[in-house]
Amino acid sequence: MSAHPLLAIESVTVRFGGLLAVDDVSFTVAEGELLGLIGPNGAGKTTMLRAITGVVRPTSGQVLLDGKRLNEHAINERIRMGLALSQQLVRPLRGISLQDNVAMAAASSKTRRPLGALLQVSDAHELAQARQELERVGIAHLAEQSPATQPLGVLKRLELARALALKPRLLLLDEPLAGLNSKEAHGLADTIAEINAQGVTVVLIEHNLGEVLRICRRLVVLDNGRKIAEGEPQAVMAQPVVRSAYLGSETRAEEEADHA
Ligand SMILES: Nc1ncnc2c1ncn2[C@@H]1O[C@H](COP(=O)(O)OP(=O)(O)OP(=O)(O)O)[C@@H](O)[C@H]1O
Repeated sequence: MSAHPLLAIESVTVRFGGLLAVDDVSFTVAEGELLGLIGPNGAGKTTMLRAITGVVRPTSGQVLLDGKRLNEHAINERIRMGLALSQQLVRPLRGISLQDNVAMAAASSKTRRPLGALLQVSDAHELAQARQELERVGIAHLAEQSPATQPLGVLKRLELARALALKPRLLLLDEPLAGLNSKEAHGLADTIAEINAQGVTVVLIEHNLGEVLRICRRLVVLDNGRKIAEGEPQAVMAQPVVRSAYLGSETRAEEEADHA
């Protein structure tokens, strides 16, 4: 095992004009972990994830993957180094099958040219890998179907299979359970835990705290851009600073509703 944590966030700050979206945040993720990154709305979670993938550039601080500084690397280079991001919005290509969507993701990790990836879809190796990833996320029986006819629960699993097709060392999940009913959310959370148990390190942003507490071994909590707590889930949720961050956001939401 490497001497470095798989991911190290060191004093990362992200400013958007006058707004401090992420304020001097540091934490590490060890190889094999399933870490929950939580916090109320606007806490800076998605911005933190985007700073890791390279979609936004930190104003200061650094992001290290296995000890290598990522700041100067473009997004596609970071993917080749082992990062994959699965986003809240699911946007598969609707004109091709689920399996081809995953095969295209597998092909895209090997080329800088998205059109080249399209042409490579028929590669037998990538199609076989796509089938395996669909099996891993429990939708192999739908491999030949079009995404256009599938419910959100299936599309979320497809999105996960596409991220896995990049063979990531670190999988970043941004609200994978959003929009699912409780049974679907429970099932997808189980799948995420299984993928982690198979050796993929996961950082999970999620508002469904019940599922987060069920599957994560460690939490990092952000509020107003700052890290306010970190550690074992039950102990973290018992901290007054965490409770008041969540209660404060509920109170704000109620006030907004009252004024609406
Ligand atoms: N591209 C951007 N330009 C300007 N401000 C931004 C941008 N992206 C995010 N912000 C602001 O940064 C702050 C943190 O937003 P972010 O989306 O990271 O929070 P979050 O914790 O992911 O919230 P949520 O749980 O609601 O998705 C918010 O005040 C948001 O409005």
